[in-house]
Amino acid sequence: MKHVLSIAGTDPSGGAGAAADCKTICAHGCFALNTITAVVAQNTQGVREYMDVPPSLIAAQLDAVFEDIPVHAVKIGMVSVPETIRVIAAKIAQYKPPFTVVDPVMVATGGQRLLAPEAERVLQEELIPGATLLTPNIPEAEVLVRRPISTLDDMETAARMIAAMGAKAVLIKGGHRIEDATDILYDGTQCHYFPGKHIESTGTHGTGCSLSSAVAANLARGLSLTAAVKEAKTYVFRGICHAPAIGKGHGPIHHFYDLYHTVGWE
Ligand SMILES: Nc1ncnc2c1ncn2[C@@H]1O[C@H](COP(=O)(O)OP(=O)(O)OP(=O)(O)O)[C@@H](O)[C@H]1O
Ligand SMILES: Cc1ncc(COP(=O)(O)O)c(N)n1
Repeated sequence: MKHVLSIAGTDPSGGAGAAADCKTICAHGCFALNTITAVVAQNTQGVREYMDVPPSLIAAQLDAVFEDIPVHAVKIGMVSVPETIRVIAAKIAQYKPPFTVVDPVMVATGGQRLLAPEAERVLQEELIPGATLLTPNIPEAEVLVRRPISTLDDMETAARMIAAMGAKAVLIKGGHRIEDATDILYDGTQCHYFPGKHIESTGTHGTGCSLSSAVAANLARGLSLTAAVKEAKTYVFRGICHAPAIGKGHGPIHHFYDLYHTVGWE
């Protein structure tokens, strides 16, 4: 069994962050490991407040995992402040997991910032270089490239610009488009399109967290980057289609716990 480590903030309502990551990783037949970066009071209606875990405690969590268990892939989500980013970057450089998928979480669905403005540059300089895959949504990609993105051509250009910042590959997610939900992957050589129908739904809380965790699990399982992304997108699409009506706001997607048994994944 492959072991996939989620480095993320919490969501007590179970839709995003570490909870979404764990559910996704388990549904892919992998063993889920955790390191918490921030304790977040949030639900389907939004983020109320949060407290960052001290960097020394993030380092201690990472040491505890890496010194004990082989880690086959890492997914990094909410990192909020420069000190959090620096300690994670240092530990990734120290332990060198085979795959690192970075979801540059900046703003929650409800509009609350989860990344301090002063942390944007540090994320760009310290976490993007060396990432196997960076998975910004359109607003996050706009912040990184400092220009508006409205067409598929703009998404392609942005993906190439972000790759030039040091990520081996970049997936720009199209969930914020209304025309369709096409995602574009730049693998360092060429762009691949992952077309998708836009579903009108409130069950989209944690789609980005689930997508990046699914890609990390798929890479750990031995899939190629394009196959890992394709399967992950299908997983999230189906999760939105079958989203349970939980909570009064943007509810979680469905997680397919029987997937491993159904398709007989290793
Ligand atoms: N309404 C939707 N219909 C179809 N696919 C969607 C929809 N919303 C998101 N997706 C898909 O879900 C994945 C995550 O994309 P999205 O752009 O929502 O990321 P995100 O904004 O980082 O997610 P999060 O809500 O966790 O912040 C992508 O593959 C995207 O195409
Ligand atoms: C801990 C944590 N990580 C990520 C998100 C982004 O997810 P969303 O945009 O769906 O709110 C979140 N709300 N909370």
